[in-house]
Amino acid sequence: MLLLVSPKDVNEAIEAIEGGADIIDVKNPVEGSLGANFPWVIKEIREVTPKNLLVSATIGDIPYKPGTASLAAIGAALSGADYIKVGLYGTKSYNQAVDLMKKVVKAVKDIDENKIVVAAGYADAYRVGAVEPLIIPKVAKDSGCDVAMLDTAIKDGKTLFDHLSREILKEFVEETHGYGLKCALAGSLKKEHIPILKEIGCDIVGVRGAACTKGDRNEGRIERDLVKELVELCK
Ligand SMILES: O=C[C@H](O)COP(=O)(O)O
Repeated sequence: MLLLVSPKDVNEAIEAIEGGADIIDVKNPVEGSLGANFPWVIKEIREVTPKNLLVSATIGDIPYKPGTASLAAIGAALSGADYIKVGLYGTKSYNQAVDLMKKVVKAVKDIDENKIVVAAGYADAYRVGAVEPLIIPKVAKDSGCDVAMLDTAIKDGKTLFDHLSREILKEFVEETHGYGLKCALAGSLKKEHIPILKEIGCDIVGVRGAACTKGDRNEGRIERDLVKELVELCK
């Protein structure tokens, strides 16, 4: 299982790299759960990241605006992101989510067909009115994405597992794999969740808080030793 770690600046990215993270996921936590960072930060992080490691960038907790989303996705891709992650926050239905993701996929793959597009839903979508999380694998498949992902929208200490049971998450992973796609799971995950995620067949585990000082995704900073511990558990 690969470990994706979400730094907010270049110094945190270096900690994640030195700690052995597999995917460096540029994020701007002050703009939300999947908050987008600036193009120059993505570029700077790509420059310090070894070529063999993938850089991911989120384009935000996106409203249902396919034009805005496609343009933001191009920005992330041209800034050097290999993975482009879209938070399906303002989409209310399967049709809206597929429509938006299809436009993002077209925009990104027109630039480079090897770029990876991630459709990210929220396990606690019911708290913010976003599209139902269990429909994300089908959204990802029907729109031509490469990865189906879940995170949490509200970072209030509740984890992915507080919203969706292990059995439901296993079905999510299996459905995603059935479509030939990869599955990424996140949401205030802690060390103790990693063995469960491995057991249910998750491909990528995403963390920020667990890799930060005192487990605090906002006030803490990513530390290489915390990343190392998580990497070991993912092996
Ligand atoms: O993509 C993963 C997120 O950065 C997860 O952040 P978190 O572990 O603080 O919920």
